[in-house]
Amino acid sequence: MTLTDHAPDDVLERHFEATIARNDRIEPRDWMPEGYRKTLVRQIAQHAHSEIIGMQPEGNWISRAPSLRRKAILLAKVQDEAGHGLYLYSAAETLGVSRLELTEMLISGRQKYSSIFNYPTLSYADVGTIGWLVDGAAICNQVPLCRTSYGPYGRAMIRVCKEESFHQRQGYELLATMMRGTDEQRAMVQESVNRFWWPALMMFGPPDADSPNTAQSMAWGIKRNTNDELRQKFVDMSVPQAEALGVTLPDPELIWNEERGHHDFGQPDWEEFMEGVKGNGPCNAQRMAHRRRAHEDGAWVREAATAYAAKQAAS
Ligand SMILES: CC(C)(COP(=O)(O)OP(=O)(O)OC[C@H]1O[C@@H](n2cnc3c(N)ncnc32)[C@H](O)[C@@H]1OP(=O)(O)O)[C@@H](O)C(=O)NCCC(=O)NCCSC(=O)Cc1ccccc1
Repeated sequence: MTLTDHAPDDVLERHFEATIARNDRIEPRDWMPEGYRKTLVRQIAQHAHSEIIGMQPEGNWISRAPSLRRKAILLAKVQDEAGHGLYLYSAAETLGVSRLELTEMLISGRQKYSSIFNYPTLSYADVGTIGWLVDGAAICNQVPLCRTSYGPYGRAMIRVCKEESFHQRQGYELLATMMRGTDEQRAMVQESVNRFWWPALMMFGPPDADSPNTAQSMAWGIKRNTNDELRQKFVDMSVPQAEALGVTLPDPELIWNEERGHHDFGQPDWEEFMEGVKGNGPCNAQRMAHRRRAHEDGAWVREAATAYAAKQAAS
């Protein structure tokens, strides 16, 4: 049943609550509380910005990929990330904000992007590690989002997850190839995993006790799991993969807990996380400067497209 905006507020609200309780989707034309809309804009925009800013660390290696095959794979992956950003900006636009507004919020620092992309990519092994751990964490977080309560976001996630899953496998395959190579290559992989393990755990957000948004987002069906639940799932998933690769995860507290049926693990440096979120991470300034420059360089394209659209409308 669809209700129009002419229905009284309490009827609209009850209809919204009932849709959420049935685990059904809220669609763009449905009535929704302002807080629900704002939370979705914040999360979807942050997600879209992460995909676009996330092109930079790996993009750094396109011109230096070790073979034509690796270069073609990396180019395709980075291009996919641009596509994910575009699906997500489109999903956010159904909530009444424009892509230009969101881009301006990003480049003025009013909206965030994932902390993980503030770390540098220092060796080619980082391309594999990002695929394995960063896309791996992204999948853990995003598969439940395919069932998020907001229709356009959930549908965008289905396609994004299929592509992320392919990205994760290509990263794992790259690392497995290097692990079968020379001692130097194996050392490169281990050094890269040492740098990315803790930042990958931070991708799931602060611990539940310090997460101001989780309770309400779960009640609205926007998030389907808490930050700590997904972090645990990621650790449990990664341990056997690390063993199969032959790399050590850099956490002395990491141990299987028979009673819980999960691994116990140490805590990332949450102060380092907060500094990154506030814009003081190792590469924040560089990432933002690059994004601002790209936006300014693209001004002529936006102007030409607007002029062309106006001409078409007039004819
Ligand atoms: C789980 C969470 C990230 C955070 O839960 P929430 O309930 O929203 O927040 P919570 O109350 O727990 O936190 C308190 C505050 O901390 C902020 N904050 C938290 N964590 C982070 C963080 N890690 N980085 C920066 N900020 C973070 C949070 O915004 C909030 O601040 P606010 O209140 O706004 O001032 C959620 O938004 C989500 O699932 N997003 C969708 C997934 C998504 O965005 N994925 C993107 C990466 S994957 C990818 O791009 C694929 C790829 C792979 C390889 C290469 C290229 C691309």
